[in-house]
Formats: sequence, C-alpha cells, structure tokens
Amino acid sequence: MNPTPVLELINISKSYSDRVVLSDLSYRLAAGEYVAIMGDSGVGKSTLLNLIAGLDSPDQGEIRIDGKNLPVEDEAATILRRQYLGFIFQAFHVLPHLTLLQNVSLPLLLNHQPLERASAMLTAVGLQGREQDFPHQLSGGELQRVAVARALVHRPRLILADEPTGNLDQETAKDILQLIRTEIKANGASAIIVTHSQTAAETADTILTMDRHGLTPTRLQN
Ligand SMILES: Nc1ncnc2c1ncn2[C@@H]1O[C@H](COP(=O)(O)OP(=O)(O)OP(=O)(O)O)[C@@H](O)[C@H]1O
Repeated sequence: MNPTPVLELINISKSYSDRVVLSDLSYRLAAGEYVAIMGDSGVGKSTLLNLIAGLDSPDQGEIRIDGKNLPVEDEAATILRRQYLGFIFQAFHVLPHLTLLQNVSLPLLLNHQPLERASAMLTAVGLQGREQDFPHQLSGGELQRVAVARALVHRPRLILADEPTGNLDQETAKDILQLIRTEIKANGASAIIVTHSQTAAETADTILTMDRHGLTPTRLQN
C-alpha cells in the first residue's frame, strides 16, 4: 500500500470573476519529495500555492494535507497547518516589532517546541550576531533570509516557497537553496517552490512545468 501523500490536489478549479486560472488540476506529492513549479507569468503558480497554504479556497475540488481536508475557516485546521507547513512567502512579512531572534522563535513558541534551534537557524542563514536587531535594520535580502529561517525552524513536513531567492544575490541564493534542500532531506520533509529561476528549480528533485493543461513533471538527477 502506498503511504499517505503529503499533499493531494484532487480536481482543483479556481477562477477570478470570469477568468479561469486553474481547471481540474490534480497532483500527489509524496513524502520527502522536493518539487519546483515553473511556468509563464500569470499561469496560476502563486494562486495554487495560496490554495495549498489555506490563504484561499478552491471553487471546486479538494486539497488534502497528510490525508486530511483542511477547511480554510476552521480553527483546528489552522493549528494543523501551523505545525505541518513552513511558508516562505513575500506576503508573510517578518513582524516589525519583534527582534530577529523573536521572529524566528515564533513557530517554535506557537508549536510548543524548545526555542534553542532559533539562533542556530539564524546562524545557518548567515545572520549570526544579528539576533537582537529589528527587521527595519536589515536589507531586503537579509529579511528574506529571516523568512527562510522562520519557515524551517520548526521542521515542518511541507515547505511552501514563492520565489524564495528573489531578493538574493547569486552566491547567497545558492547557499539558501542548499540550506533548504539540506533541511528537507535531513527531516524527510517535502517542499514546493515556485520560481522563474532555472538554477533555483534545478535544486529540486522534480520540475513541474505549469500551463493551462496542468502540471508536467520532469525528474532531475539530484
Ligand atoms: N485575487 C485575485 N483577484 C483577481 N485575479 C487574480 C487574483 N490573484 C490572481 N489573479 C489572476 O490570476 C492569474 C494567475 O495569477 P498568479 O499570481 O497565480 O500567476 P503566477 O503564475 O504566479 O504569475 P507570476 O509568475 O507572474 O508571479 C493572473 O491572471 C492574475 O491576474
């Protein structure tokens, strides 16, 4: 018997007024699988990620995370999502009134986990010594790295990232992608990153090319 997939998309459709963005899309993501979604601008990549993250609901179809359907407005589902998912989204701003250490500690605090790993994650993203700084003291790329540390710190089962290296120089981007891959593989987690960067996509196990017909997988030798 196949183990329960981390994520199942079952006949998902989503439109904005009369514009059909996703139509009858299905996909199963296995535990430990790391995929990159690529595709033309406006094809619906961020829309799909938002649906998986529970920021919006599909018009039709079902999204199962770890075999469970998690309704968007449900409090128990929100708690499960908080434990199970790690987000690296531009919209998920780092909180301005908390220090970097407090920001990265937040998922641990909310999930009742020991806080020690927060400063280790800041070190892993190259921000050692900046623990007590506030977000306004950081560059865009440094803030992006805080978002990465915060998304990974509680060892989520499924990491969702929308252009995770969009604000980073090439060298830092490479380091951060390597960190994301190492964390995923060390924890047996899964990840979906949406990116326009071929270099970023090639750190995944599989590239999913998205067009109006759905997702087409290409396996990589990673
Ligand atoms: N909240 C919304 N209201 C209306 N239309 C929306 C909304 N969100 C997205 N869209 C539309 O849905 C389509 C898909 O957008 P989406 O952001 O998912 O594309 P994308 O593939 O991520 O694009 P990009 O690569 O440019 O970021 C676009 O035509 C966009 O204008």
